[in-house]
Amino acid sequence: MSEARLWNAVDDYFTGRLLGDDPDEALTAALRESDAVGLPPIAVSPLQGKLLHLLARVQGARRVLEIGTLGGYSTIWLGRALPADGRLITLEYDPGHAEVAVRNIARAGLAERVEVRVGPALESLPRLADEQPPPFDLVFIDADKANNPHYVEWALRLTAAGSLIVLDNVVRGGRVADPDNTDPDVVGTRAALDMFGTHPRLDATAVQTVGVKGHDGFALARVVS
Ligand SMILES: C[S@@+](CC[C@H](N)C(=O)[O-])C[C@H]1O[C@@H](n2cnc3c(N)ncnc32)[C@H](O)[C@@H]1O
Repeated sequence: MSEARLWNAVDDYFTGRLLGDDPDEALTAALRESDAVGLPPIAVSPLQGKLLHLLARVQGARRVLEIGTLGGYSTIWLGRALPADGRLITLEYDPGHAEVAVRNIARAGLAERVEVRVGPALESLPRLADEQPPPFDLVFIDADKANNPHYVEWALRLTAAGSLIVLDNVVRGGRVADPDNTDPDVVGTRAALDMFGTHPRLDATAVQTVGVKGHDGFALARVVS
């Protein structure tokens, strides 16, 4: 069996054991609708979505910020972790993606809790900061990787001690550790990881993963002050 087939088989096994055999209608529909209108298949996997959900629950998160919505698949996992009066703001550049996400989020019964803001995140974030929102308990960064250091900077401005920042796709098949790789996405991720490792307000780690999304990984940083 090839490595990729083995990773898929283990993910399928975990998914069956841990997420149940009955497909979750809202999550399944979100992926189906996203696929039907041609969105790229780059949402987090079901097991990764559940990890985000559990992290938000462990955080006792009431306020979540997501950068990079796509069709709202990870948004639904995170939104479901919130209490009824919780709030999730998710930022999406592409109006077409945002339109699909709004429908998927509504189908999941989360329209009251979740707001999709359309536009480049580096324009949405200063506008959001101008509103002086209460600190976000969890920030999930999953958009254009070249801007990752800017997103970490904004996450620091919009969080407080005890908040959690999750940075996705930090491995990319190992390219992050290849010094000859100068792809802007890789360079952006390295810069964000440097901030995670050296910023006095952050305490961080990173985990590489294999599975249906190939060889990749995520980094976690707790805001300590
Ligand atoms: C990897 S996908 C997000 C996947 C989603 N978090 C999930 O797991 O279901 C990245 C998304 O970020 C969006 N994006 C790219 N550049 C962006 C930017 N500058 N501002 C906001 N969103 C951006 C893309 O259009 C795409 O929908």
